[in-house]
Formats: sequence, structure tokens, C-alpha cells
Amino acid sequence: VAMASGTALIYDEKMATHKLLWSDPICDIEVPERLSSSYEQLKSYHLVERCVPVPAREGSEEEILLVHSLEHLEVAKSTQTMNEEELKRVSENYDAFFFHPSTYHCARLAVGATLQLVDAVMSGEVRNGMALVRPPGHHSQRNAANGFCLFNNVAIAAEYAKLKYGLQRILIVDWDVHHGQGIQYIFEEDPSVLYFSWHRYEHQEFWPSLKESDYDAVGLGKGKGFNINLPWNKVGMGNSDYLAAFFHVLLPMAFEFDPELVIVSSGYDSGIGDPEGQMNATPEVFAHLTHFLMQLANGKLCVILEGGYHLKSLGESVCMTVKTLLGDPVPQITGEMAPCLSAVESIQNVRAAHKPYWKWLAYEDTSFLQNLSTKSHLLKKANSNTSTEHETKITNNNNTVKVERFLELHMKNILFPVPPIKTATIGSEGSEHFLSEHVQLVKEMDKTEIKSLVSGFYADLVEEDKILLSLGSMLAILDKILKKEVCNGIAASPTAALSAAVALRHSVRFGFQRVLCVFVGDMQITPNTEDGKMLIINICEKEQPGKTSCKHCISLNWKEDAEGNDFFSAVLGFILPVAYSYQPNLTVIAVGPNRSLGISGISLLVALLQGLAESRIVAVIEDTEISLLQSVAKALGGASTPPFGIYVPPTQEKVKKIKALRDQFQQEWKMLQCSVKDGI
Ligand SMILES: CC(O)(O)NCCCCN
Ligand SMILES: [Zn+2]
Repeated sequence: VAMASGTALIYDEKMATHKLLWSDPICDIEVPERLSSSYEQLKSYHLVERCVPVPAREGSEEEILLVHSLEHLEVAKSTQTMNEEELKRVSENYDAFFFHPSTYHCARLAVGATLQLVDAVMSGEVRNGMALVRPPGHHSQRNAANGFCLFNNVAIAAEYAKLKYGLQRILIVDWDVHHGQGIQYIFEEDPSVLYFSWHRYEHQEFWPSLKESDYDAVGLGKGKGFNINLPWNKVGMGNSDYLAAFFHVLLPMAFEFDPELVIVSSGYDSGIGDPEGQMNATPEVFAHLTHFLMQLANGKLCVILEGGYHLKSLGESVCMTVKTLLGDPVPQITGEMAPCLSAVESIQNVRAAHKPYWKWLAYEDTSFLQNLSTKSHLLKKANSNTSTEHETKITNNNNTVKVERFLELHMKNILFPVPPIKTATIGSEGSEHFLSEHVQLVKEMDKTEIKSLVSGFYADLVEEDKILLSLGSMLAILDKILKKEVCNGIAASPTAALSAAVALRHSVRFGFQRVLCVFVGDMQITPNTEDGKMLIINICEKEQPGKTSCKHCISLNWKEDAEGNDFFSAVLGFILPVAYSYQPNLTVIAVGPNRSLGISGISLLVALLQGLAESRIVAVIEDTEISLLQSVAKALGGASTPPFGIYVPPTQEKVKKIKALRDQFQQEWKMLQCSVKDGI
């Protein structure tokens, strides 16, 4: 069944009316321009016109009462007719909240806009979407406003979706830099809502300074294991820390949970330049985070604005999010791909805290808890005065103009013309089965041209015309990708190993400095990877005699489980971290004979590797694998999220295998790090 398509954008300028009427240094950053400048930025990148406009509406009192008490609703309602003096007095009852005569109306619009988005996604009118709302919601609680939030938009949306659509598994991802304690309180005993939040914490120093924001708050009663807190104990966290958190904490949980709907509490105060977050992550990281979440719940993803107080940083991050929701290629991530020690320690702690509740953590090594618990306390004292591991060159002087200029330059390299065509293939025999509207036929190369291209190498292997022609087809597709005329391509080949080797050499000769090749099955030909211009990960059933893994040529022995897809742990825990550490300019995915992975495992690989190399992938697949060709073409075309099959947790043996490979390579490929070496 083809999935819904289209991205909804919900925006109503009336939500810009709510504003602070008196002086309050805590609240004066939550300004109306947050909404209007984000919308203007979307227009400047021509993104508004590409979205499906869905109107906001007022959330009803009944919908608000799904989460809030009648008393809270009445207090909010009563403020509409208050004068400034009365508004100020009511506001002082709460921690960091201000009322304006229009606040109640705006907050009901924020709730209604959020529910409109849930309806548009759940009805299939669109695949995903974003609601630009204020006041935000994730701090507000059953009976209290808090942290600029009056009604908990995202919590109401989750309760609404359970009630109206009978959903039993909803994932809420909160990438705002503050802990959404309101959402935690509302769902902490509810196993049908998995809540993940990372947040600036600094060992409980940072607002709201709650003990229950730490990594050991895992949920209560039946909800144990369904509340995940990842505290950042230092500022200056960057792209690599955020990606490591997804690879080693959130995504394994999310795929095991297998949500029917994903809602994002999308705060951008976790981005660079924000006065609240003091973090270093750049706007393109939100494209990657969004792209990962789009692989869940058959693409049903609702992104709801929370915080974000540096207008330029906020606007660029909103645009990166919407661009990705629209299916555009994911921009290359920038910065050193190495999480800092503090981030790795938090990741290790939250994995250990959740070990009792998750199958994928059943064999997690938590021996560090015995001897480290006292030490980590010492660690807190010892490290409290050192600066962060990361360069905080931008945020420490935190000069808004300086950040604006930085982002102007930074985003110029990031935003690139979207290739007109998503996927190229050859109109040769048997290819009609995976043509779709995204696909362009590429004319074949003539033999002499092919011979000259191939003559440099492997010429001895090319004895038959059939092989020569298939190489020509693959090279014709590859050229389109190398010239950035198409985003990705798929080529059927009688000799995938040979085609992949030729593709690698041709790409390096074309000038690509780093080409990643993920080869599934018997590789037969192993190109020379000494110069680091290629990184090969060979997934094969058993150890090849006499072949040991090295930094640029890694073999991962993996035979897919008969029951279902157990490949998630290998992709999330090993392949993606290595690939993101390498930062390729092109990805070659090849499937040769004797593949030991199922179609769903390979589809998962293709879908998630699109986050690399501006989504440039060339897939080379044995021409006998008709159904594999179809599902890989679907994954590349983006028309629908490929079926990743039934989730199966990894066996102890497989967990050990990944851990051994991680220990072997985590000094080379630092994104593999998810535990602090003993003895720190
Ligand atoms: C929505 C939000 O998480 O950005 N609110 C932050 C409130 C900070 C109060 N010191
Ligand atoms: Zn925030």
C-alpha cells in the first residue's frame, strides 16, 4: 500500500498576539517574532508553497480537559478580561509564565493546531507535518502553567490520538533543550506513551533543576521503562553528541517500541546560539534527527514547535526540519564526529538505567556501575570547574550578531539545489517493475566508452558482452549521481561484486574523496582501501579465511534471524556510527550472491544510510533478486517507508559481536563510543 504523501504546515499569525506586558528577564525571550520570523524564513526558502496548508482551530475545552484540571482551565479562561495588574498577579502564581489578555485564545489555538496536524496525519491526508505554535506546551502540568507553557499541546495530542484513533503506542521525542517535566508527569505511569527527552541539566544546576529529570527517572508502575531522560551535564554539546544519543539510546528503543505515531516536542533552543541552551549543534542536525524519525510509524510524524529563542538559529532549524519532512536530500552534517566524554557518560548511564526494561539492552554490560557509582560522584565534583570538552568558541561570547553572521555563512554551504529527480535506473529489460514517478530512465553508454572506462582495471574480468553492458548501465547511472543530476540510483547486475568494485574506482577517479561501500554477501573482489578513499563494510555470513578487518575494510558476520529482522542493533549500534564518523561523499550499497540478510534488513540499511552524503546512494544488486530490487527502489524513491519486518532483539552472541567490533574500532570511528572506558 503506497503511503500517504505530502507535508502539512500549520501556522496562524493570531498566535503571535500573546506577549509580555511588563519587564521579566526570565520570560522576555518568548517573543511573538519567534513565530513570524520562522514563517518568513520558510517562505524565503520557498518551503511554504511546497507544503499542504492546514488551518489551525481552537482546541475545545473538552480536549484541554483530556490533560488539565477544570480549575486550571477556569483560571486560564478568567484571564481574558483582566487588566495588566491582575494579569501580573495571576502570572506570579507560576514558575516562568506570563499572561496577556489574548494568551488563553492563543493557547487554545496552539492546542487546536496540534490536533489538526494529528488528524491530517492519521487520516492519511498528509504523510507528516509541522505546527508552528505558541505558547509552547511541554512544561505545563495538569494544574499549572510553567516555563512559558499554558496547555500541554503535545500531551493533549497523545491523549487525543489514543482516544480518537485507538492508538496503543505513541512515541514522543522532546529535543527541546529543557526537560518537558509536564509530559513526564502526565505519562510516567502510562506504557502506551514512550517519552524521550534530552535536556541541559548540569547535575541539577539548570532550570527546572529537578531530581526527576535525571537518567534514573525511568517511569513508574506499569510505565517503568517508558520514560527516558538523557541529561546533558555540560553546555556546548554538538552534532556528534546528538547523533550519538540517537544511535545509542533513542533509536534502538524506538524501533523496539515500534510506535504507531511519532510526535516531536520540537524545541530549537538546543541549537547553536540559543541563550537558554548554550549548545553548539548546527541547524542541519535537525534534518538528520527528523530523517531518522521518519523511518518509524510508517512515516506518520507530527512536529510541534516548543522553544527556540535565537531567531536566526530557530528559523534555519525550522527550515531544515520542514525540508526533510518534504523528502529532500539530507544535508551533510558538519563538525568533528566525536561525542564528548560527558555525553558518553550520560549515554552509558541511561542505557544502564533502562537495562531491566528493554530486550535490546538485555546483555548490556553494566559492571561499571559497581565501581563507578562512587567515582561518578567524584567525577561530578572533579569536572564541575573544567570547561566543556567541546570548543564553545561560538556560544561562550554568545553574541547574537556573531551567531547570525556565522549561520549566514554556514547555511550557504548547507542548502543546495534539490536534484530534480530522486532515482535513476536503466530502462533495460526487467526494470519496469520498479519504475515510479521518481524514477528517470538513463540512456545506456556505448561499448567503446565502457571499454575505455573499464580498461584501466578489471578488464580481464570482463569477458562477456552481457557483463560489459551491465557495467555500462551502472556507470551511466553513477555518472548522473556524481554530477548531482539525480539523488540516487539503482542498477541490476549479473556480477554485483564486479560492478561495485568498478563503481568504487570510478567514483574515486571522478574525484570523490571518501566513498562508503556496504557490501552484503560474498564480496569476491576487495579493492585496495589503503588510501582511505574507500571504506568497506562487508556483511557476510561467516569469517572469510585469512581476511582480518582493518580500519577501512571491516567485515561484520551476520546471519539474519529466521523469525524476523534483528539487524536494527547492527545498523544503529555499528554501521551508522562508523558511516557517520567517516562522513562519505557517496554511498555504494551492493548485494552480491549468498546474502545473509533478508529484504527487510537491507531495506532498513538503505533507508537509514540516506542520511549520509547528501543522500547520494548507488545501489548495485544481483539482477536475479527481483523483489529485493523492488523494495530497494521503493526505499530510494521515498514513495513509502519500506517494511522493516518484525522486530527481533539481538541474541547475546550478536550483542557480543557488535561490542567486540566496537571495542576494536571506537578509537578510529569515535561515533561508536557509548560507554566510558573503565578507569576513565
Ligand atoms: C518551552 C521551553 O522549554 O523552551 N521553555 C523554557 C522555559 C525556561 C524558563 N527558565
Ligand atoms: Zn526549551
